[in-house]
Amino acid sequence: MGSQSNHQMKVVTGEYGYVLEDVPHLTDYIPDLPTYPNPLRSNPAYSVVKQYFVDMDDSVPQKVVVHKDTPRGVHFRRAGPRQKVYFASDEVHACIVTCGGLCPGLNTVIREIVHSLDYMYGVNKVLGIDGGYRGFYAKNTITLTPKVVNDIHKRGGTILGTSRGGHDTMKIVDSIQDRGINQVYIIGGDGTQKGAAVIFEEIRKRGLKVAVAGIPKTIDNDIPVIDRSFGFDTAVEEAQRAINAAHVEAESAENGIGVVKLMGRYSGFIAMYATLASRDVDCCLIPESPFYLEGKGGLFEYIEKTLKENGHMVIVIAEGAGQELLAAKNEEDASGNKLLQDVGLWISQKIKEHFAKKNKMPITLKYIDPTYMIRAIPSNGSDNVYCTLLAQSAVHGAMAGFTGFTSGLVNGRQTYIPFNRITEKQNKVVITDRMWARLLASTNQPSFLGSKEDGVEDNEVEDYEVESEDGENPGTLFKVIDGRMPRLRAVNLFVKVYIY
Ligand SMILES: Nc1ncnc2c1ncn2[C@@H]1O[C@H](COP(=O)(O)OP(=O)(O)O)[C@@H](O)[C@H]1O
Ligand SMILES: O=P(O)(O)OC[C@H]1O[C@](O)(COP(=O)(O)O)[C@@H](O)[C@@H]1O
Ligand SMILES: [Mg+2]
Repeated sequence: MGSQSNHQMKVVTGEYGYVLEDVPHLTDYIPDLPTYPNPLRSNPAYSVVKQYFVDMDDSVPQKVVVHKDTPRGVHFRRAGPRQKVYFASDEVHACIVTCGGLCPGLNTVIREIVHSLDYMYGVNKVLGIDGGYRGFYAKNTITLTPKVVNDIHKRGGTILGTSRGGHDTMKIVDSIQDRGINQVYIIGGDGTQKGAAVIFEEIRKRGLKVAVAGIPKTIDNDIPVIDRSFGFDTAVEEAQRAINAAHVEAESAENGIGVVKLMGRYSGFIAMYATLASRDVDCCLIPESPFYLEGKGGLFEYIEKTLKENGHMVIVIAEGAGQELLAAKNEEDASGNKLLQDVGLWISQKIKEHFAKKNKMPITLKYIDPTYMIRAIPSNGSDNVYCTLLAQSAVHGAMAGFTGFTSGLVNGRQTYIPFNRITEKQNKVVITDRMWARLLASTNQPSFLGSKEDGVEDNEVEDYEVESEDGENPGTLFKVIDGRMPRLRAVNLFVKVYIY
């Protein structure tokens, strides 16, 4: 086995192409740390479980679809309790911070970190940082005990408050050092995890015995590597209520159109899954699949056809869809995220104008924007369990001396993932994957891959098989015209094309 470290990446290689993308450990930069037996060994609830402790060599493969000759590929360290811990219970002084936008399940994660630290490891010094990263240096802290957090999972939002911007690495690490904090639990999305990575680097530079653990939060499901993010399931479920309302409204009017906007800044997962779940949706528009309004194969043509055939229709649009068609706002939020135009209002207006023109057909359009209502609810049962596992994994990891990691579910197993794998790119719907093909098949909407201006006719199209960027899910049908790839505009695709 070979081993190599480049600040954030510890790569271990083995036979048959085995690669472990390991996470840092406190002993990487502080040698000779004392260890202690894991207190779980004498915990009555766990002592009955045989092999409860995770073997040091356990790892989880990133890809589970393999071929006969495929190398074993990238693995992540399996999460869970270790026999030895690197903190004595009364030595631990932990803190928890929540950053970025709200997401169902934040309070469950906070609750479960506090409960796991106390009930599993006997740790009772836990601080809540008020209002995101800036709370480290600009606000008072909140004392968190199992009693204080006992019922919070039934509430939406975060009891700690959250914010965007305000990430001042030096001030944050000074505050951690001054307060004697030695375990930092950071709950947040892609921006937050980037912030956690630089906090970790500074802590390592200063040689502090402080474990930094991230818990990935994103309602948009835009974090790569992990199976899905907590709160996503809840969001898809809650979106059904808005879609049902839009459907009822549309069905009850002559040529009724219901438009529902859902969250999804750069990734259209909520819109895609909510559409697939509902079956009442006739068209789903997401940022990854550019669309156009006018002409052959365009949205207006499809709306006209659907209204003629069914008398009503429902359109689901992700907030980041079609932004290239709207006048750019060129404004950013405090974290540097681009502020979006309200595409739901815009598209509703455009549809109304189109059908008012030339007395085409009278329509009744109702626009529903449930985005913040969805984000603010408590998590559902399945997300609650998921949040619990993520929180417990993070605590087990920090107690075992791991640091600079995000806890995440990979192929159904809890793992520790190095920060840079979480922050290097965003998870997006791959429109050449089978899932998007399923959606197109279920709504029957146009793919918007060709346009009238291209002079493309349906009968010029041949079918090819494509493979997505990560090499998974080959087999999606993709259309190529006259040996040319269709115009994909802003889509960033890496496709291999195979001829049948
Ligand atoms: N590249 C970065 N480096 C350091 N901190 C960052 C970075 N990007 C975002 N942050 C900080 O992370 C926090 C949350 O980021 P934001 O993008 O608003 O939400 P999310 O984490 O949900 O994506 C903010 O306090 C922001 O200042
Ligand atoms: O209005 P806000 O609070 O800035 O949040 C809007 C954004 O937050 C989100 O809900 C979540 O984004 P983050 O996870 O990056 O915070 C996006 O879907 C949405 O664009
Ligand atoms: Mg984000």
